[in-house]
Amino acid sequence: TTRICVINPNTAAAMTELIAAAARAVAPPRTEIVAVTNPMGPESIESHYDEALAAPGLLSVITEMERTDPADGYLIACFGDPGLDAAREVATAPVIGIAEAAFHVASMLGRGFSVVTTLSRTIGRAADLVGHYGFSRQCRGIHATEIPVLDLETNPLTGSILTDACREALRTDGSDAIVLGCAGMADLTAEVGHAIGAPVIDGVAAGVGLLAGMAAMGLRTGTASGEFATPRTKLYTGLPTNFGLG
Ligand SMILES: O=C(O)C[C@H]1NC(=O)NC1=O
Repeated sequence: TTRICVINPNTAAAMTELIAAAARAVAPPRTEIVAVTNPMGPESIESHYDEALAAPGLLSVITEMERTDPADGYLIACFGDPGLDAAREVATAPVIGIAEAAFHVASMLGRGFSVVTTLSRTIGRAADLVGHYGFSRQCRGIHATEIPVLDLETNPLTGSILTDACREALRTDGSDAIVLGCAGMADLTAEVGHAIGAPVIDGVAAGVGLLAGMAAMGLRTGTASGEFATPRTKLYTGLPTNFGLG
């Protein structure tokens, strides 16, 4: 059995359930999805501050799993891909962020894609990730719905607001596909896709598909050498006792 650990970097357990359902919907046979909620940090991530405070707990989840029962892949299920590079240093299996995964899949579906996300203040971070992963040519635009992360589930208008924003993004950008800019939108992927008649990619599903494929290819990173090697042993002060490298 392949085990993929899907981590919600915020502390909202209800979002973890939604993320787990999206992951299990696409997991291939004999693939177990282990869904984990961050034990420490913000209830949602929609600022640089939130992202910084989500990383420590996220990393403790990975170091703990590596110590007890290493997974065959790790998915960081938050669109800012918080802590991704640090996670790669402590994981012995591939680690992917949902933005990274969604961009890669979207780039293979046409010439260009658009991103539709939550608050406009997160657009800059998404643009940074587009550049960092090398998709500046394929990403035609990044648009905000102005729905805060935790309101996605409670606002009855989310479905229609998101569908309208995705349809408008395709039209104005001339894109071939849409990337949803929040793990919390995962349950709306099919609805939006049917409404706008274009591929809509949720990074949770994209990440599970990629990690399952990498596991099937036997791709493990081990204790990588160079940039992503295990961090040198040192004293870390003030970390909660359950940290793996402390
Ligand atoms: O960046 C965002 O707005 C979305 C991001 N925040 C969060 O708590 N989970 C996410 O996927």
